[in-house]
Amino acid sequence: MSALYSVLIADPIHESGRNILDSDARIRADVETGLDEGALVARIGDYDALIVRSKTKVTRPVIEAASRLRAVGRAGIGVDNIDIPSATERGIVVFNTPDANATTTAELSIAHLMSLSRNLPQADRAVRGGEWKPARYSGVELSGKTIGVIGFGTIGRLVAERCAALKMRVLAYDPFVAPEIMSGHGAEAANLETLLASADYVTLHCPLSDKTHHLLDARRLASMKPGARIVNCARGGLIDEVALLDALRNGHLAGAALDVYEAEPPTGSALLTLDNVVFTPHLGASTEEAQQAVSLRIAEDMIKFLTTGAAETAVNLPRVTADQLTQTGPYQGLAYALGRLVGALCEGPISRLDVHLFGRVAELDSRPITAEALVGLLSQRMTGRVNRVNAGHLAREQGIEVTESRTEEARDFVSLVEISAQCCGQTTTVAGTLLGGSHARLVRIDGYDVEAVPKGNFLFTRHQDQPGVVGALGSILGRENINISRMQVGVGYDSDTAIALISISASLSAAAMDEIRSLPPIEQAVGFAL
Ligand SMILES: NC(=O)c1ccc[n+]([C@@H]2O[C@H](COP(=O)([O-])OP(=O)(O)OC[C@H]3O[C@@H](n4cnc5c(N)ncnc54)[C@H](O)[C@@H]3O)[C@@H](O)[C@H]2O)c1
Ligand SMILES: O=C(O)CC[C@@H](O)C(=O)O
Repeated sequence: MSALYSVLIADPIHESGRNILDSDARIRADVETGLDEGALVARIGDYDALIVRSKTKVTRPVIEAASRLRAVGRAGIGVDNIDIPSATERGIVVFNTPDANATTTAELSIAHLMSLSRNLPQADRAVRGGEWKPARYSGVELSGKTIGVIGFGTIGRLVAERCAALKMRVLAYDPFVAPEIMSGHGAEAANLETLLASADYVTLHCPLSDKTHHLLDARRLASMKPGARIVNCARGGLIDEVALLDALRNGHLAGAALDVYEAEPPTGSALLTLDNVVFTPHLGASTEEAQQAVSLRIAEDMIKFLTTGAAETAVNLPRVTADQLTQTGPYQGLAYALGRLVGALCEGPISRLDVHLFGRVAELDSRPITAEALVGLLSQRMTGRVNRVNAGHLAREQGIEVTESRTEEARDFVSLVEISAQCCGQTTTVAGTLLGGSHARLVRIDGYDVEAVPKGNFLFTRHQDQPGVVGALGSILGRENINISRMQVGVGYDSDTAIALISISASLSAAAMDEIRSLPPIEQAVGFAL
């Protein structure tokens, strides 16, 4: 069997993950490391998926050249080497391996804390050079000191627990984490100013983004406690290295331990000339255990994504488990069809889409269902790739506000998915259900009861309820050599407007549609495929 999916592994990963990919007959995995942007642009068009660590930069030009790419898997945590907005716009899911190297990185932070306090690298170099001057490498104790942890996610928490065990006082700053969680890991919540002013050590564990770039700038470094030390095993760009150099040179800070740099490698950096700085070459994730864990995880998750669409650690999608996807799967198909239907019935710009779940379906995770409704709506109106990764972005671009709501009480059906769209001051509402838990049925259009399998070609009309309309439609369809497999006619309870929903064997030509629209009783006629 020839492989269904091609995966490019662009940075070295542990062989365990490669073996998993290689042993899956559905996958063809090519390893090509060290590609620069131009080379990656030239190669990426052949692949469904890309796996990287931190070296390969997945830039906008790479994403734009990636005509069939569906996923970028980051074998690690930080995704700052991937242009996430570009990937999202193109409907490419990005996922990482959030916990797989966290312990290893936390341990390197503790190792740096210790080597910084006890001058281990300097003392090692001295002994190797034949020098024996213990007093020169005298250090400081950690016990009783205060450490400030900036970023209290997976790694920050592991570091905090370890520092608490070393009898340090731990302060934590993270604008998105509650103080109770911090205290649960042995840390006291602090604001950034207090943390910087009172900590003997500051350790960084937040992601690099536009918001955290130069989080420690000259002003914040100057506000640190005199004689404090910094450990950075997160990302180089979090600290302004020029300001750090100044603070270390002028003695305001006693030292720094750095695993990451603004430019890697930090060739020519003046920091390298300072004796009170400890350096490692982005080693945070480099243990056998972490590399194996990261590699296995990315390979397994990539196979799962390519074959089922589940991406539990996606950074540009709501996190949905494979179980949640399975439970909501049939409703997603229904919501997609309803989205396409409403997209066809509304013949102008849509300003709002409301997805309402009634009955049992309201107990499920609504996000994949809403996402598919939006994908259906947009795919009815756009030609490019639309999927649940970029549907939200595309909807925002088109000015469509999306809401979702749920009512656990059943409304006529055990489960009902209802979608309403606001278009040109009017609301169009369609609803559907699942028969036997898996067979999608369209059951309502704007208050008219119908029963149709939402699949194939349709002609929909809204017309004056008077004799002869159905016959006139039938004769145009007959002349076009189009079969009718099913016809639903609905009459309004309190109006003289009726609808017809006709399942047809092929799509109607533009001329035939114009002819139908010109029939005097016809108020609206739309041909579409679901
Ligand atoms: N040196 C290495 O090899 C290595 C290895 C693994 C991870 N990392 C880096 O470590 C970072 C943290 O990893 P993690 O697994 O703990 O990530 P995480 O997502 O679990 O935690 C990051 C935390 O930072 C917080 N945060 C976001 N913005 C903040 C801000 N402005 N100020 C303070 N906190 C903020 C978030 O709320 C979150 O709690 C990663 O983003 C990655 O860049 C480096
Ligand atoms: O790939 C690596 O070795 C580094 C990974 C690390 O920076 C991460 O963010 O997970």
